[in-house]
Order: sequence, then C-alpha cells, then structure tokens
Amino acid sequence: MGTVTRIGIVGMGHVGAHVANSLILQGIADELVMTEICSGEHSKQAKLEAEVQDLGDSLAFCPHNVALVNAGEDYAQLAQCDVIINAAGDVQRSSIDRDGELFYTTDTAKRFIAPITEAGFEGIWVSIANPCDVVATEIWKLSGIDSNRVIGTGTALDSSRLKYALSRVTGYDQHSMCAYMLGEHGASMFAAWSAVNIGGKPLAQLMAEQPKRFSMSLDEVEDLARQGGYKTYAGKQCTEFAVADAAARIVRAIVSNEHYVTPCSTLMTGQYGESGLFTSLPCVIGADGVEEVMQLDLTDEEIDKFHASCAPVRKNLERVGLA
Ligand SMILES: NC(=O)c1ccc[n+]([C@@H]2O[C@H](COP(=O)([O-])OP(=O)(O)OC[C@H]3O[C@@H](n4cnc5c(N)ncnc54)[C@H](O)[C@@H]3O)[C@@H](O)[C@H]2O)c1
Repeated sequence: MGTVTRIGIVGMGHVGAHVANSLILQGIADELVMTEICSGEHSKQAKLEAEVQDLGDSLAFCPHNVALVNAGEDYAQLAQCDVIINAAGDVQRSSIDRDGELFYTTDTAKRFIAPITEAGFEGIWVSIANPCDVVATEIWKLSGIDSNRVIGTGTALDSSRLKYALSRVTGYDQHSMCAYMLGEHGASMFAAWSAVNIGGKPLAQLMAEQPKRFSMSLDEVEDLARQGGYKTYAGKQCTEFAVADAAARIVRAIVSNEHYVTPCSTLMTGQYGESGLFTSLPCVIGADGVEEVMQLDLTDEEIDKFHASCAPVRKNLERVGLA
C-alpha cells in the first residue's frame, strides 16, 4: 500500500454513493475513483457527475481533502486502487429477496472483473452486491486473485442489526456486545447465540442471572436482525447507511492494518466441512485482507444451521454456472 490511500467504487447508486460519503467523512480515503455505467440506454453518467459534485461540495467539512476521480466506465483506472468496492447492482430486483438480482449482478460483474484484473489490480475487493456470497465467490473465481483478497460484506451488516436489536431489548450498549449473525447474507443466516457475550459474560449466564431483563424471545430478536433490511427497504426502496458504514469499516481495517475481527463473507476451506464457496464466519481483517477465519465452538444445532445456510449459496452458484 502506498502513501496515498486509493479506494475505487463500482456502481454509484444508493450504496456506492453512501460508501463514498462514509469514506471521505471518516478520512479513510485520500483518493476516490468512481465508476458507473456511462453508455447505452442505462447510462448513469449524469448521476455519477452529480454524486462527484455533491461529494466535492462536502469536502470542506471533512477531515482532509480527497481527490475525487470520475472515471466514467473506464474500469482500468481502478487498477491502482488499494481497495475496490463492488456496489454494482439493480436493487429493485431484490425487492422480494436478495436472489432477485442473482442473474443481473453476476452478469454485470463480468463487465468489470476482467478489465480491472487485466490492468494489474493487486489490491483487495470488498463486494457488497447481492446475493453477496455468490458475487464474492464469482469475483474470486473470475479474477484468479488469492481468496484472502476478496471480502464480501456478508453478515457484517446483519451482525450490526443483531446488536441493535439486542441493545433495544436489553438496554445494554451495542458496542459492549459480541454478537454475530453467520452464514449466508440472506434468509438462511442465523444468530450464533452460543457465542454471544455482553461485557465478557456469556448470554446464557446473563439470562440466568437477570431473567426479567433477558425475558425476550431469542427467535424474535434474531428475526429483527434478519428482517432489518426488508423493513428499511419497504420504506425507502433501498438500504444504504448501515451497509455503507459496514463496508467502510472493513476498508478502514484493511488500510490501517487493524487485524479487526468481524463476520464477513470469505472462502470456506474446510470450516465445519464446507469448502469452495463464500459465506460469513468471523474473520480477522488487515492489510492482506482476510488474515484468519475463526471457527467458533458452535453447538450441533448451530452447525446444522450453518450447513443449511451454505446450501442456498451453493445452489445459486450452480444456477449461474459458478459451482
Ligand atoms: N450486502 C449487503 O448487505 C447489501 C445491502 C444493501 C444493498 N446491497 C446490494 O448492493 C447493490 C447496490 O445497491 P443500490 O441500492 O446502490 O442499488 P442501485 O440500483 O441504487 O445502484 C446500483 C448501481 O450500480 C450500477 N451498475 C450496475 N452495473 C454496473 C457496472 N457494470 N459498472 C458500473 N456500475 C454498475 C447501476 O447503474 C446503479 O447505478 C445491490 O446489489 C444491492 O442489493 C447489498
């Protein structure tokens, strides 16, 4: 990584624009290279120009100056970036479930993976587009890059939703919690309750000690985390703030070589017997991307849920010829 931190974004829709804003507002990027579809009937050239102007107008209020590069549809300009965010999609197709974009996002990714790879990209991909685990697997397979250099945001966002739900029902601050949603970033994800602790106390112990405070139904809390995205989507036809911050948090862990632990989508290489597909387990994130994948002491029931959560990812990979 050079002295100038260059971050690229593919797709400046709701999510891409919010990632850009989050990165410059937190002072994470020195240079932002932004790309969009700028030709044909679906051209978003005007939208891209507008986002660059709006971001530029906010720079005086940000921690430091940032070079904003409108790269149009010239994906090769992303090759010098330290990190590329993939936010290329068509979110309306995901209004019912995240698989709605399956054929669109895996198809559109083919427009940019090859030119970026051929231009010599050696950085790290952070992929957001849905279905997140499938698209991350595709980037890894088609780019030929080492798997540690491809990160799907996966259940980083859903874990934040779980903490928010837990915080609301218990009254404890969510920063004091370790609580993970694992598996597919989709309907089959699950809360790893056996690994939850607040202030170092396991959830089971807290439930025994404070039955009134912890009288909630775990299934209902898990469902709040699972449904958070749909609740947001129902009201504003997109989700943008939380996912952008989840992605920016991962980028910060990379550029600052933090060895930060978060659930995110990574290549399975035998964890609980799964391999060859991306899905979410807790990962250590640093300058080389995923430095370590943590295998937790899950209960037998949770391990069954993990396998059940890998199944739809595998099925979707088969549907798009990536199995
Ligand atoms: N993983 C998560 O937690 C999470 C959360 C929210 C949204 N998402 C996903 O992120 C993606 C973006 O969401 P959004 O709300 O911004 O969607 P959006 O439809 O508002 O914007 C997507 C943008 O990507 C652009 N695009 C498509 N193909 C492209 C290509 N080849 N090159 C450059 N740009 C391209 C489109 O023109 C569009 O402007 C979607 O797939 C969405 O489902 C994921």
